[in-house]
Amino acid sequence: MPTTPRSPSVERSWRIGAAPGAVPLLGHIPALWRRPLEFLASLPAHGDLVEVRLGPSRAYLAAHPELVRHILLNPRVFDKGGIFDKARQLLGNSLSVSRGEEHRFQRRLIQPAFHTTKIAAYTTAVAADTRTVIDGWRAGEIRDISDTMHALLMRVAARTLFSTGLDEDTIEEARQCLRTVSQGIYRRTVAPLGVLEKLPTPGNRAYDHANTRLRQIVADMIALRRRSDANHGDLLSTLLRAEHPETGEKLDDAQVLDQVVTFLVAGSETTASTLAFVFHLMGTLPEVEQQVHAEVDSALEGRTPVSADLPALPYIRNVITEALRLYPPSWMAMRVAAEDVELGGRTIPARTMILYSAYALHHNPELFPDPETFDPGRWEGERAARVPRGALLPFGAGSHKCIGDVLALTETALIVATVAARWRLRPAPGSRLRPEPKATLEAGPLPMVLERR
Ligand code: HEM
Repeated sequence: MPTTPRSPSVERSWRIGAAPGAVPLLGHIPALWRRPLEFLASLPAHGDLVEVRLGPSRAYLAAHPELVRHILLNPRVFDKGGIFDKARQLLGNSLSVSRGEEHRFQRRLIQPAFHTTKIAAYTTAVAADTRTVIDGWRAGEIRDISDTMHALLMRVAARTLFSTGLDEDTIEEARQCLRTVSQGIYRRTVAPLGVLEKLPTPGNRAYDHANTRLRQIVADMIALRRRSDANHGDLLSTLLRAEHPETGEKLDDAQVLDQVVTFLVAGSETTASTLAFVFHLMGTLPEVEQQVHAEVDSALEGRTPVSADLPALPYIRNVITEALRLYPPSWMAMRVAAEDVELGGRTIPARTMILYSAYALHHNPELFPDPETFDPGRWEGERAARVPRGALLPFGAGSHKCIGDVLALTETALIVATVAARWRLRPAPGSRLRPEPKATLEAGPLPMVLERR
């Protein structure tokens, strides 16, 4: 019989606390609803494990990195819970929503598709695609960088997945569908009731239409590929050929469809938001921008970058890491205790909800001194070595850790380098960053003035 893991370093004494400010009946729901980022960031000051009241239920936020790691490294006991059963109805039985043996099986089959050498091949055209977009920019023009990065990312995602298979109009259509589907999935997974989404409201009809159309676009691409045997060297070709290393099993078309839709949902907005935050931060911090420009100019000397250039762009890597720290797209997540379990010295009853938040970790002054300051130098040498284990968590940890992390970091670095080689972006007068915590942490509208370098 499997034993229940004990939480780390049992000898150490954990600080157990309770979040202040619970209101009658609702507890902390209003705080979490109205000002989620501020509320979450305030909790580590109250303990390593902090009790939060969600209506009549008692939940806990794991605020200490070691407790978060313990949760993520023990997925059998700290289960993904009911939210993920619901997400499964929407995303199919793909990597992000499967569990246990099924998840292990899928991950072993799919992981090689994200090997570094494969990523180098998928991303050969990222800089060229970025050039195509920025060559259409005009000096003095104002563009919403969030929207621009979203559109660019969809183009890049289409290229990574399907190489040259999708035309411009279909890419734009897929982008609109993806946005509706992502928002719909979020609303449906957090909604307590399952009936509202079945009503024939305009919003539900738009979701159903977008979902059907997105899946159709991907299904057409799969059918097209099945008709010829050519290997296009993209993610779709790799998935269609992937074999389990022990059993030799392959994914059938329905499984490939679910995985590809999941990659689009999990990978597009997260990466696009990261880029929007990076460009906004560079635009407001001239000393950071100058260092990025100097690095790009000396490493590339006007060449279009490929992934092999990234080791020569360490400052850009640090800028991206620091943006992911300050504004982690995956800002809060949860698990559910599958049985009575000990955590931080406290016994947590089965079915208790356990929250963890990359945003709360990343804004904790005990883990990151002066946490509100954007400081890419944190990720250099000695200073980087002093960051406590598990304190930086943009891609999660354990068996469900983001499978697309290297791909996302490669794409973002290539896009930042390509844009920064030619353009300087300044926040438009009066614009202000207002991060929007939705399914992912979005940058919101960010109008920026384009200046040619
Ligand atoms: C900056 C960009 C990205 C961020 C911040 C991000 C973040 C995350 C996080 C935090 C998780 C773990 C969720 C959990 O433990 O429940 C995750 C999982 C996942 N991500 Fe990403 N992600 C990004 C880009 C991508 C890309 C580009 C892809 C694919 C092309 C992708 C595909 C996935 C998949 C399939 C999972 C589920 C993995 C599993 O459960 O085994 N992500 N991501």
